[in-house]
Amino acid sequence: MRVVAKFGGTSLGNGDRVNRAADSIADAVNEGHEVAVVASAMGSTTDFLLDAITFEADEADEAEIVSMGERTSVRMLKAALGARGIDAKFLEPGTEDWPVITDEHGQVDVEETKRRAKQLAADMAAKGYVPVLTGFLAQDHAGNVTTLGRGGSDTTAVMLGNYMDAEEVVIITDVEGVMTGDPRVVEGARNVGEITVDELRNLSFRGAEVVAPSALSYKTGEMVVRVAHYQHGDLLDGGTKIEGQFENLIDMREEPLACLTAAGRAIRNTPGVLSDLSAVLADADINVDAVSSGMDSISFYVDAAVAERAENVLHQAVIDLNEVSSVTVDSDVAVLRITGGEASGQSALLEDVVVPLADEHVEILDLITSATSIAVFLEWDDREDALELIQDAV
Ligand SMILES: Nc1ncnc2c1ncn2[C@@H]1O[C@H](COP(=O)(O)OP(=O)(O)O)[C@@H](O)[C@H]1O
Ligand SMILES: N[C@@H](CC(=O)OP(=O)(O)O)C(=O)O
Repeated sequence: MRVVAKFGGTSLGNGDRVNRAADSIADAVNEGHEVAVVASAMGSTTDFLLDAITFEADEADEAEIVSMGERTSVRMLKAALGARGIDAKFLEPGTEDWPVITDEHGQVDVEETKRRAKQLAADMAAKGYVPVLTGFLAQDHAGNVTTLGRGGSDTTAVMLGNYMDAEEVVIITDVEGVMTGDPRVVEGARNVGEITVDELRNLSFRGAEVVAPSALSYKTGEMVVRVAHYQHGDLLDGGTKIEGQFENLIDMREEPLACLTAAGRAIRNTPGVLSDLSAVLADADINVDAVSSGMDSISFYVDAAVAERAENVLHQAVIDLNEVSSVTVDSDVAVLRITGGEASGQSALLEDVVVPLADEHVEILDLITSATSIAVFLEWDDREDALELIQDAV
């Protein structure tokens, strides 16, 4: 089996851990597996190096300085593997067969990286050595060092796993896998065993960076991605299995929504109005599809079929609450949701969604963005055109 094994900073935090990592790699190689290793900087070296840049440094100098963390790790691991009789070779930006190529801003050149990764896979299979690659680092077309951004070693590993046709990518870290909560914070966190990419992307975009969110978009359906503890010892077993394939999804709600807006100038200064209005809808067993709020209003999107009932219960609430003056309904609203790896803080994706609609004068009634999705609310009659425009753009 071809495996890409990524060792995070914590799993290479000291000499003992480097030895442990080398033992687990050597065991897998001796069992007959083809292993490519991706290494992060030891412990918190990257933070240390970045903190030490207390002067004006341009992007290129910063990348060169910070690269020393990963460059050290691959030399350590290569030597530790050599001590175990394993033929290992370290690869870093600048080495002839280095695979990860980006533009000068760190955007991956997919075609070139794919080509080089496939070549590397063929070479390691033919010659039987273990490549030990610097995670996080890349090289631009002019040969300068670039980075894939903080936490980028996970991306290196899952991307290379994908392009090298690996059966499995193992992310070795300091937790037993994806847990029910951050074990550094909550007590009694348990390993979830299995999790889908979709579930994990919602977690990782929100801080559970046990796998960096940018890595998940490289997960294919066939390739297993596993997260395991460095103390476990066995590269090929245990931890949490991440299932499924990452997709940019565009979803159009099949039934129309109604938008109920409660307005009142006191909303901005009064705690609990959202809670009170949500509670009356919940008491009436009305599901809320989405909520958006402004300074003086709160809008609830509900299924059009229950709009009248929703309007009545909200109207009663308006009468009961001093802070809200009036409620109004806009019927026949469509919603398109775009969910994907690029959604998080990516102004480019937002632009891809909004600009084509604006160019064609399709009115956007509301836009709700979260870390992992963009919801566009439109007139019901505009939905087909909007879907086509967005599908072409993203
Ligand atoms: N739900 C969760 N499950 C597991 N780990 C979590 C979760 N949420 C946050 N974490 C944190 O993620 C950390 C692992 O990521 P990271 O520090 O980037 O490791 P590495 O240095 O190995 O790349 C764990 O130490 C843990 O504190
Ligand atoms: N060393 C880099 C890249 C990385 O992915 O590190 P880790 O795997 O330790 O999170 C960083 O700290 O951002």
